[in-house]
Amino acid sequence: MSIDQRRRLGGRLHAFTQVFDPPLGAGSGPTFAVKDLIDVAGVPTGGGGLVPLDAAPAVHALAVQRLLDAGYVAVGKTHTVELAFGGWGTNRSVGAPCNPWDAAVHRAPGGSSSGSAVAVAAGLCDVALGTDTGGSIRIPAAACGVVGLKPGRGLAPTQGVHDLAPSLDTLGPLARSVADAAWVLEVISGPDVAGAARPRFDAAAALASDVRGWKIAVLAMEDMPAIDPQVAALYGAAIGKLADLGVEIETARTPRPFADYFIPNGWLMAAEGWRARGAHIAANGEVMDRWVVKRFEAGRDATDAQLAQALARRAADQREFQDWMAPYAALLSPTLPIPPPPIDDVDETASPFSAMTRAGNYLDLPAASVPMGLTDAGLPAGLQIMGRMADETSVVALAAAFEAVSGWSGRRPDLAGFGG
Ligand SMILES: NC(=O)CC[C@H](N)C(=O)O
Repeated sequence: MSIDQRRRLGGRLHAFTQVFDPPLGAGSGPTFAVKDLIDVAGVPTGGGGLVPLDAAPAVHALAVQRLLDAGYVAVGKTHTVELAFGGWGTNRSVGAPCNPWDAAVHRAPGGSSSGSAVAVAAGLCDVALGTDTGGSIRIPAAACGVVGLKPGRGLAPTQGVHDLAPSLDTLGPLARSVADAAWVLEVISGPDVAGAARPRFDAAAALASDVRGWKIAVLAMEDMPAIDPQVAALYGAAIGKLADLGVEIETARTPRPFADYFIPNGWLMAAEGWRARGAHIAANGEVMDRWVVKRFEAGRDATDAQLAQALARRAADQREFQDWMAPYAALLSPTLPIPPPPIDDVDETASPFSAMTRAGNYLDLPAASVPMGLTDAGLPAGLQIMGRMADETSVVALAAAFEAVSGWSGRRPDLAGFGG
C-alpha cells in the first residue's frame, strides 16, 4: 500500500492522526501503526485530544523502538478515544474512526484503540499497537474483525505509553492473524530498562503447542449479560469447533459473576485515571470530549485510603480467581455481547462493550479476541480467550488453534464504499 492510498483510504475511515511520509525505520519487515497514546519521537502524542499529551516526545516508546530494531516499519499514528477512557470508539474532540464493515452507516469501531483496529482491518498496515486497561485492545479488535492480544501486566513494557490507570494498563498488538500478533508480542516483550522481571514471550513455542486434551471453561450464559442472539449463535458454533479439535469444554461458574469484576475495574480506572490525568483535565477540560471528562471526574473524590483498600481487595480477588482457574487452560466468552451499533445510537453512559473484557484487567489475565464470524448483517463478532495469570502461551496456542478452524481465514471488509 502506498503512502498516498494510506492517506486517502485512511482519511475516509478516519484511522490515522498522521501518516508518516516517509515511513519510519530502516528495515523491510511488516508495517505497523501506533496508537496515539504511545510516543514516537518527534511526533506529537495527541492522546485523542486537541491539546497533545506531549507535543514533541524525545524518544520512542520502548515497544516502538523494539519493533523498529526488529525491522518493522512504522507507517503512522492512529486515533484513540480521548485519553483512552471509553470503549465505543467515539471521540467528540477529533472525530471517531469508521467501522470498515459498514460503508453505509457510521458504526462504532470499538475503543479505545479504535484507529489501530480500523487500520489493520482495512489493510492500511500489517499490525498495530494498542493499549488495554478495561478492554481497549480486545473491544475494537472484535468490533472490526481482527485479532487483539492483551498480555498480562509486566510482559510488554509500557515505557513511553501515557498512563490511563497504571495498575491496569497493558500494551499489545492488533493484527489480521494470531501468528502476526504473537510475533509482535515476542518482539515487544522482555525486561524493560528498569529491569522488570518477565522473560521474553516465545511466539514459536506458543504457536506450535498441541491443544488436544486441554480443559477449558466456558462462562454459563446466565453468568453473562444479555448476549445478542446472533453473537450467541456464533459463540455456540465457536465452542463446538474447539470441542471438535479435542479440547475438553466445561461450563463453569466463576467465583463471582463477571459484573463483580467489571465494577471495581471501572472504579480503579477512574480513581487512578484522575490521579494520572486530573491536571491535564483541569487545564483542558473545556476542549475535551465531555463524556471522557465525566468518566475521569468519577474518580476525583477517591481517597488514597479507598484506593489502597480497592487494590488490596483486588489482590484477594486475583488469588481467589487463580485458585479457581488452576484446572483450566483458558476461560471463553464472546468478546462483545452485541455487534457494533451505529455511532448515533451509542449510549455514552453505558459500557456494554466492556462487560466481558474488564475482568481481564482487574484479574490481570492475558486475553485475546479472535474473529468468530459475521452476523447476518455482516458485522464481525469476536471470541474472547482469557488465560491464567502470566500464561500468554496457552492463550496464543488456543487462539491459533481456533483461528485455523474458525472459517474466518483472513476475511476482509469490502472497502469499495470507502473508495478503497
Ligand atoms: N482503555 C480502556 O481499556 C478502556 C476500555 C473501556 N472503555 C472500559 O470502560 O472498560
